[in-house]
Amino acid sequence: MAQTSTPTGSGGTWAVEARGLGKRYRRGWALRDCSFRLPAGRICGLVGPNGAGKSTLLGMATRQVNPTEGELSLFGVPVSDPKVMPRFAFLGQDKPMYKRFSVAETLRMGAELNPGWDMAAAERIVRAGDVPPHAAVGTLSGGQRTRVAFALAFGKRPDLLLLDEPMSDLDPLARDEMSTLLMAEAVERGTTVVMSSHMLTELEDMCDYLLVLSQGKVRMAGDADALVPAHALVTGVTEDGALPAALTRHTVIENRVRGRQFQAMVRPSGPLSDAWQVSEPSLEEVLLAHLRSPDAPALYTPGTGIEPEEARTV
Ligand SMILES: Nc1ncnc2c1ncn2[C@@H]1O[C@H](COP(=O)(O)OP(=O)(O)OP(=O)(O)O)[C@@H](O)[C@H]1O
Repeated sequence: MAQTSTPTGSGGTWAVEARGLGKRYRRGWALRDCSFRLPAGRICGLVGPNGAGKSTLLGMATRQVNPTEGELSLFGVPVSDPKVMPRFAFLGQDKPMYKRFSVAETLRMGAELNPGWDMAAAERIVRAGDVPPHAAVGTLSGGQRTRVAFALAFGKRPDLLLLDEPMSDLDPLARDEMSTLLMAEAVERGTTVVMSSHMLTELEDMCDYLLVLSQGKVRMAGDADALVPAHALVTGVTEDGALPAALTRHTVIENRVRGRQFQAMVRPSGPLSDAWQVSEPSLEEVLLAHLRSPDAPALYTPGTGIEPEEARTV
C-alpha cells in the first residue's frame, strides 16, 4: 500500500518523506526507524517530550545533521542533494543575524544570498510589525527580531518552512501575532510548514497535521482530524478493581483506576460496551495520553504510513 506520490502540492510529490530514517550519536540513537509522509501544503505540528528527537529530525531535513541510516527527501529530492537547498527555509530558537546590520541591510543580504528572493513579501512582514527599517537588529525586541527572522524565511519563498520552536521566547501577544502572520503567509503561498512546539494549544489552533515523536520513534502521524476521532475516552466500573476484559480487546493507550471506576484512552477496534460512558477526547488529551505512554502502538492515518510492522492505520 506504499504510495510514492500524491496529487497535492508542489510537483506532485510529498513535501517530506522519511523511510527508515535514523541518527545515532555516541550516546545512542536520537531517532530510529522513522518513516512517514507529509503531503504538501499542510501545517504540521512536530510534537514530543524533551529529547524525543524533534531537533534531530529538523536538523536532518535542513542538512545540518547527517542521517546514520535511512532516507529523507523533500519534494522528492533527497536531502543529500544540494538541489534541495532552495526548497526550504529554517527558523530555530536562536535566530542568528548580524546585530550591527540594520533591518533594511539584513533584508538586502537576504536578497543577495537567495536567487528567488521576494523583497516585497519580506518588507511587508517587517512593516506590518512596525519594525523600524533603519534600526540595528541588535537593538530590536525579541518579538521584533523574530518578525525579521520570519521575513528572511518567507522572503526566500520556500516551498517548505521548518520551524524549531521559533516562538518560545515570545510573550503571548507577540506569539499570537506571529502565529497569525505565519498562517496567513503559509496559506497565501501554499507553503508547507513543519513546526515543533511544546505549546499544545498552539498546535491545536494552527496545525492540521501531526507528527508525534517519543524516545526517537514515530508514535502518531497524520491528519489531526482523523487522529483524534480514532480515540475514545471511556469511563466505567472496574471488574474486581481491574480494567474490564471487554475493554482490553481494544487498544488501551492509557488508563487510570480509582476505586471502582476506571478511565481509559482507547483506540476502539469495534463497538464499545453500552455499559461505559464514551466521549471524544480533545487533541490535547490524545497527545498527553500518547506522550505519557511511549510504548502504545504507533498510529498512522491513511497515506501517511510507510508502514513499519507494528503500525496501525486508522
Ligand atoms: N549533537 C548531539 N550529540 C549527542 N547527542 C545529541 C546531540 N543532539 C541531540 N542529542 C541527543 O539526541 C536525543 C534527541 O535530542 P533532540 O534535541 O533531537 O530532541 P528534542 O525532541 O528536540 O528535544 P527538546 O524538546 O528538548 O528540544 C537526546 O537524547 C539528545 O541528548
